[in-house]
Amino acid sequence: MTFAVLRALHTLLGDALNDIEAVYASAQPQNPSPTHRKTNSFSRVYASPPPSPSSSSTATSNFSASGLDFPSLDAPDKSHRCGGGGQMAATVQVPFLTLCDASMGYHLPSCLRVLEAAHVVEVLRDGPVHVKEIAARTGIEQAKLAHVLRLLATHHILREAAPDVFAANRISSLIDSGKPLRDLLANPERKYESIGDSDASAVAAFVGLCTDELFKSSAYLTEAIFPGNARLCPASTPSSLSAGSSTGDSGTSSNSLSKSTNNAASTPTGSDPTRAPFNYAFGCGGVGYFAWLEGEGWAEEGRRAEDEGNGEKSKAGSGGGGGGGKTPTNPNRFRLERFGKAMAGTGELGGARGGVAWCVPALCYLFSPGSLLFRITDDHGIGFDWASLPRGSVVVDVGGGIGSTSMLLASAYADVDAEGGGGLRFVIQDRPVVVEMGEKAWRAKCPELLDTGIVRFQVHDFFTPQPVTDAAVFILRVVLHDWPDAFAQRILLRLREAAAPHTKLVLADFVLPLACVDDFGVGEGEVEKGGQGREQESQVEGAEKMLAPAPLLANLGKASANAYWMDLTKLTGVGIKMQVTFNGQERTLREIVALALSAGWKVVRVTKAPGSLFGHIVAVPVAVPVPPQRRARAGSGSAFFDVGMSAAGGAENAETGEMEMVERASSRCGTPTFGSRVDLPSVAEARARFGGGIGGRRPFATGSRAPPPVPLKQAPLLTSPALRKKKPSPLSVAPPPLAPSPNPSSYRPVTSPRPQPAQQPTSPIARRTSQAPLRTQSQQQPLAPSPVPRQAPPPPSPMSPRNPLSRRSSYAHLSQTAQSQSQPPSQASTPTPTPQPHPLNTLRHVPSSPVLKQTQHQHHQHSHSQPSPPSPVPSRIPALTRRASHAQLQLPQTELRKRSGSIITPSMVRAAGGEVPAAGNAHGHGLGSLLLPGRTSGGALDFGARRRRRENGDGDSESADVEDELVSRRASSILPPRAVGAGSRGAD
Ligand SMILES: C[S@@+](CC[C@H](N)C(=O)[O-])C[C@H]1O[C@@H](n2cnc3c(N)ncnc32)[C@H](O)[C@@H]1O
Repeated sequence: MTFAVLRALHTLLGDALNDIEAVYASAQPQNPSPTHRKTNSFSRVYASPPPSPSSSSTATSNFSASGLDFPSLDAPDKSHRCGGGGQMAATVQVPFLTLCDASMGYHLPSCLRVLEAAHVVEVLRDGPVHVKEIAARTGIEQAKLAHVLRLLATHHILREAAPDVFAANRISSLIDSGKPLRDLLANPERKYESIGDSDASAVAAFVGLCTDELFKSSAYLTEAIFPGNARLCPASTPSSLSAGSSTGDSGTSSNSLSKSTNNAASTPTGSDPTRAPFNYAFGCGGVGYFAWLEGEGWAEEGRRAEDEGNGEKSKAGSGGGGGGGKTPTNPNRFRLERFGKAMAGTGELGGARGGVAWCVPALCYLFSPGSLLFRITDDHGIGFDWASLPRGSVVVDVGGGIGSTSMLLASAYADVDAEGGGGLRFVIQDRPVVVEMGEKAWRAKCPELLDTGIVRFQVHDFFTPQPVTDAAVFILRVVLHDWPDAFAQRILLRLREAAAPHTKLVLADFVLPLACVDDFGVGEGEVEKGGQGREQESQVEGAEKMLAPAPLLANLGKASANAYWMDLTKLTGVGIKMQVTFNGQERTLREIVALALSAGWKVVRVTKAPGSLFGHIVAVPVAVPVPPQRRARAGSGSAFFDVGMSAAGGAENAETGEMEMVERASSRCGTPTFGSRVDLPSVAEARARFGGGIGGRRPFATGSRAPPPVPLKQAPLLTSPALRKKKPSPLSVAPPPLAPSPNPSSYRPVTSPRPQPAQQPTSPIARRTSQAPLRTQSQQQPLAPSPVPRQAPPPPSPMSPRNPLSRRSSYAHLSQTAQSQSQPPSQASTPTPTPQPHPLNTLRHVPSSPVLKQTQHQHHQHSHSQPSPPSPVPSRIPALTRRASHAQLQLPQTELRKRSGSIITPSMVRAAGGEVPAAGNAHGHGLGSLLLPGRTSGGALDFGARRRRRENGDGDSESADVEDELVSRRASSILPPRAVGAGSRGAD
């Protein structure tokens, strides 16, 4: 059997190789057009597989010689190849060695971090270099460095060209910041600064982010994952923050954090964004990652470091501070800057650089807003049939960022030239500062759309009642995955409240496939109908049983790994959109369907491109399941209950605490745009990126190609003569020819790292629109009154270029961290002299050097052992603790999560009187019965159920107590005894 599987995999790989060769051969244009050049350079950098280990030439010369890389993103069977390769390796490898790979893989990010932090790739820029020379230039001990680099070479990230001689390849060369090594050594804190338009250092920033905060946070998943552990998360006192480890001092802080600690103890677990693995790793419970990046809890430490500096205070130029120590410095600023660069450069999936980092290339391609433009009638059935909407229909882009998606949709479906207006109209809703940025971006690129009222920005908090009640479509693009189920459900409920019968909901998010064949939604089977016979299972059009046939894993295994990496990154509490994503998640189709249904939306269709995990999910309004107790409160026949999001929620509202918690984690007024694009795609860019479309189609009508037929069912809405005035649509201007991309694989000497002066816009669109008269928002015709008042613009972001990095503050923070880790908590806040830098670092101030130094320092101090991060394996394990821990592990986790209300399961929907079209265990018709009167069970929204049950002293309290006991006992196995409190009982 194993051989049959191996042979099948072998055949798959062989076939894939044939396809690759064919595509490769046919893709060699004699005189490549600008578009070709663009496409090829795109794939050349980002679609590259690891170089052949047997290749003797350097990666870069490979490129230059052929002018082509492996196939572009739409090459067939790419994922089969990756999936097949991974599966074959797992099949043939000795199981224990596979376990070793998985268990000790942590060394890979560790070594990668050294590579990036010490600028090794820049050292290797001009060709292979002996490790002796690399060590001399980076200040790392040669023997250690050789081992680090060899591990990377073993994983195809570097190449050992000769004994102890290392070379970069196509993978590691992505980490090249593009800056001269001497500049990096002199000003390491400027590594991630853009040079002109170039985001060359984005991948370096991404690697730094992943191998530092994300990597460390991931190590604490176990500590944070058990329900009830939130109370054990070390609180963020200044000392614990600087220690970067657990002090176990929970709930004692007198600042606002103590409130959060109390909340954490009483709110459903698993959804606290400030008790995520990140908080365990850095000992800062109660502070969101984003707040931590911005320096929350660091003020005192930073100021002290500043005061204890060597008189350079006034020179520090600390941006956030620097004013003679009056304004606190943010010692985490280096990380903050790095995060911003990593997001801006790689987070904009499908961006000019291809969104290299977050996903497999095919995934990125379809993750882009452009994929929404594919109509359902297109071959691949991607997106939504926008052309079927009546003219003048309103599309609401909820949490729409600066409107990238609407921009592309408007490119295709708004008609600024039509007599009396026409096409679709758009409302882009987001938080105040994002709306402000969006308006600016649109003003610069296509003011006509704002001036005509075809596109309108609106400040709106999606947890408050939705002001647009006549929407044809609500789009939520990559929004829901930022939020735990309970919050995602509330967002959907607000939309459901405002939906008309014809309103559609379009969700654009990853749809995580199961790792097995999944019949869910395919509508092939019959399901039991509540003891009344059987009925055909409800269907979700487009639901797939699997991504690949056997013997490949149904979800393509390793080829799909990036979506699962992203999912777990969110769980660690330092997810991609960190201001909100703590404990957010990607979802499976089952989870999406159940979530939507719990808020009165029935999913009818999911569309994905072949090989992509990014889906567009279309849902229609159905009745909302109402928990009986809430129905009574809503009164007067309202179909909607109080979802608890209004300020008037009051003390009776079980979710108030949760919202405060999320507020603390998410409302970072100065910088709420993380995770959102901060630049608007131009039409030219959209065409360049999506012009070929999937399968060679143009995604939207341009030039001679007529727009898709639009049924005119509604009178034109735009009647103002001014609006009728004919003018060339900004969207009908031909795109400027694309400049040929330089070969990104070859190293280009960068003569100056200084940002170039801003260029005058050169595209016809940009030239024209930049001179267009500005109109204020108030001059525009509102579509609907917004209940959300426009707020004052926030203070300048610390991410702003006006806030240059303070190299010293970053250094100070890291040194402080090392110090504090080596001190007992009682001494940690005592001012201590700044430690002497490592001799090798004195000249360079490599941003990571202090980290390296810190590591050495820590290592050195280790024998004077001080509170260490909570370890799942305490040095002294009492017998009972071990037993309790074991018992806890046997408790069904799904049951605990259900009780805590942190997830919505199909059974919860059913308990609320709803029906879940789940394969094999539910029936999918008759959704009108969701509002059945007289049902007494709890519901999907009963977030505070467990607490109330306990308060009422009903039967469940016993199991809740058991759970608490188990949690306490488990605590003693993962935290130092003095930190555990009640948990120490387990040590009797
Ligand atoms: C990941 S971005 C997605 C942006 C956009 N939909 C896109 O596809 O590019 C999430 C957006 O949600 C916005 N957001 C977060 N909390 C919000 C709230 N309470 N109300 C409205 N928008 C919010 C953020 O500002 C951000 O722009």
